[in-house]
Amino acid sequence: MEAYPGTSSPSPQSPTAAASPPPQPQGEVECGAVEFSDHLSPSRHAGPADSNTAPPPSPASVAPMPQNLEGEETVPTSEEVVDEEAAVEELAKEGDEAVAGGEGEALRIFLEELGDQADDCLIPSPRLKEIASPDRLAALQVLGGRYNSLVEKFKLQVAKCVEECAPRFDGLKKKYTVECAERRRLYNELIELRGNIRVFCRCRPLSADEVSRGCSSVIDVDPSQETELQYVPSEKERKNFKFDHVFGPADDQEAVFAESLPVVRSVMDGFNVCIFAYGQTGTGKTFTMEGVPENRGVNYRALEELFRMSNERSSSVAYTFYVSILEVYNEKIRDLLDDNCEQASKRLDIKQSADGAQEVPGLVEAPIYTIDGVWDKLKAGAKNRSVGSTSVNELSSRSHSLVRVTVRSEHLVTGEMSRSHMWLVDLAGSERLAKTEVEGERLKESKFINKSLSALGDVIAALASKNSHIPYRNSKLTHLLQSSLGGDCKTLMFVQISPSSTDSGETLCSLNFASRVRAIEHGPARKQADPAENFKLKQMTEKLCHEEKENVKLNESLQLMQLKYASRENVFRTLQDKIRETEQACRTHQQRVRELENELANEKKAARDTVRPTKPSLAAPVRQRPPLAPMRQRPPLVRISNQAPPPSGPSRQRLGSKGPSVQNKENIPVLDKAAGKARRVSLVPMMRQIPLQPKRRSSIAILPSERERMSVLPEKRAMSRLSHMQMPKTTRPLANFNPIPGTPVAASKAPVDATPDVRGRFKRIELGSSSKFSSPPMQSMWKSRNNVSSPQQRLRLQSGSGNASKLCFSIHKKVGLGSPARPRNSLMSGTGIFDPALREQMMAGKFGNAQRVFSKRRMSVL
Ligand SMILES: Nc1ncnc2c1ncn2[C@@H]1O[C@H](COP(=O)(O)OP(=O)(O)OP(=O)(O)O)[C@@H](O)[C@H]1O
Repeated sequence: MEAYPGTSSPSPQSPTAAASPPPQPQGEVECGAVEFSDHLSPSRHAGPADSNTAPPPSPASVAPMPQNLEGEETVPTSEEVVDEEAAVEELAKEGDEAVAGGEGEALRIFLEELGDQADDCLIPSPRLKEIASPDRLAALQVLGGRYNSLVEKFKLQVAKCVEECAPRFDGLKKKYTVECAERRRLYNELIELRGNIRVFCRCRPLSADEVSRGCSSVIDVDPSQETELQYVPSEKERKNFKFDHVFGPADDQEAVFAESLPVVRSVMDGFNVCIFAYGQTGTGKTFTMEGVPENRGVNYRALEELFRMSNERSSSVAYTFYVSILEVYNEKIRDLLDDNCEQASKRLDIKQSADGAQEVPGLVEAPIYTIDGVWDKLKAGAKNRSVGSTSVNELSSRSHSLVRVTVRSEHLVTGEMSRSHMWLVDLAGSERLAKTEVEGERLKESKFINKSLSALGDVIAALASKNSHIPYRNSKLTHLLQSSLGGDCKTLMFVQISPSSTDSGETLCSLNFASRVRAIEHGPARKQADPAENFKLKQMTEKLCHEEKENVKLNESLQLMQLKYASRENVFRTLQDKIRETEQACRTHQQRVRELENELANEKKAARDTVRPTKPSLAAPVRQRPPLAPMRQRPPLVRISNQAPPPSGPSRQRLGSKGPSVQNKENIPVLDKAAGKARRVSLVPMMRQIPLQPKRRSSIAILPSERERMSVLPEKRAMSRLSHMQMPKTTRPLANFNPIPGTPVAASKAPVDATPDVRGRFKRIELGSSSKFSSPPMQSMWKSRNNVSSPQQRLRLQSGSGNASKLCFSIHKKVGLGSPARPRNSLMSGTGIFDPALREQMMAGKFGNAQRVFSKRRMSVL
């Protein structure tokens, strides 16, 4: 342990300290006595307890390791630690004594200022310079102690932080690694999407036989250049080839499969995948695809990966796998999982399914549940494969072997279903017939092999040149692979080459072919939906098409209806014009009738005037009797009409000029030339013509139907009644008359409305002082008529107020003049109603008659 000078021998000459020890802040009393040492206990220097800071560690845990001469840290033993603690206590004691015997005021003030500072703060006071030499040492010791404790404290905090953050850091690190891998995978997929056919080149090592024969390698593969190889058949000749990846003789099966993994994984995402090995015989196609039990190839590893992924995704997606193994041998398809595949009845053919995919009906689709089951199936298929011995390969494949893995998936959350295929194809080797020295059956096989490989070359060439027609059907092989060689799948081709100089010609051919394949630009791969899903979608599409057709039909009929409607509108407009014209004619006709009536009234008046002077003897009794008020006060008809006022001018002349035509008509008063007066005629039929007009209109299509009108009729009746019965007091009645003297009504001396109540009696209404027949002023009536817009309103007017006026007039006439059956001459001669007895008798019956007539006429009008 290293002791700083002065700590062990505090200055004895410190009068201030001896006389009055400086007030020590709590917990820091001993600071001045602490040596500036690494072994100093920080607990002794701790200031007031700070709840926010970590508890002070024990001296053993916080003290830094002592160092040896070489600067290396040495671990103290437990005995050494005990000794150190004792030494620290001793030093502290000494320090206390030193402070107690302090030398001066400067040190005391310095310590006070230091004590005021926070625990984690260390700012040396400028007063340090003022402290005298022995006290300065003590001050420095105190500072050193504070500094040491702070260092220890921070070290502890850092250690704690590191401890806390370590797991988080590790997690982030792992995540980062996974994300990097994912990013690489996505990048790979992006590349695939840009060009969905990938070509890997694999060069096998020289076989022992080739080495023994002294063959040299014509392939130069640089391990640092993963995508390039050089074909060097001679010193002068050197050709560079580029592929997506190049595997040299040193690359093992694992490395090959690692690069194939992204394509294999795509089948799990619902893409069709095709991996095939192409090359000369004996170059390692079967080795790459099938491998050997101790060094398995792509087929087994791919299925292994599928199972691994299925387990990994089991929480979200349910996968099922099926395997079919078949071969195309001499342009015939054989099911290698069927033990009776040799039978002629087991011949298989290619059919196109509803969704456009190529299917082989009758092909065994074996479900597989474990990876062991996969290996069993692959072995069974390989056992049934046609192999034979050639001069090039002892176990040469004489057929194209195809393993089809069907992956069905159902997403457990979204319910999305898919079905995709992965074809793993080991092609038969291309070979030169002369070189393989085959004959007989082998020769025939070789011809078929070469023919199908040539067809594959044609398909590849057509795809590369983007021909509209791709000759898939030229061979069974290309026909089977149609959906996996087209644009909506991912294709991986292994071009297998031999490095031997003896095979340089075939190697060059294979390399050129592979380069052409690599030049093919596929469109983006498409996810394969489940056929069941496809069927559903198809049905929905058909339904949609059908509905669209219906829609078109409906649209057409709507257009027709619109056309019909337009033509009906035209007809309606024409009919309305006609109605307007007819109305106008009718109005003119009515006007004419009124003129004639006026003339008739004038004629009658003139006739009466002429008759009276000729019978003076009758004048006296007539004067004694009450005058026939209604007769004398009866206004001209024009006043109770709601028609336009007649044109001024001599009506007699017009009547005279139009006499013949008018006389032919019914209800036109005819002048009795012999008597010199007009005969009384009924006006009722003429009035009945007016309500007929709306009936004509009701034949127009847009007016309500007969049933509707019938349903409305009671309302109209009610309205008609209301127009008479509920008329406000301020409104002038459409028709009223003065009561006949002597009747009960006359006693009230008030005008009486012509409308009877429900019992057929006249209803009494206060109508003001008018005592004459009155109708609304002509001008206002005319205006109201012009304001009437609809035929219904006009109908209401005509059948309501107009008819009522006429009806009232008729009643008034009957009441005033007696029964129409009674001859008019009796009145004029003075022997009729001018006789008081007779008149009284008449008055008794007249009112009843009036009631009857009124009811009758009202019914006829309504
Ligand atoms: N990469 C390699 N590493 C070691 N040996 C290999 C490799 N490739 C092929 N071989 C060996 O070469 C021999 C021929 O391989 P393989 O039968 O797979 O060729 P092939 O192309 O399938 O022939 P064929 O077309 O006639 O069927 C085998 O003995 C195989 O073990």
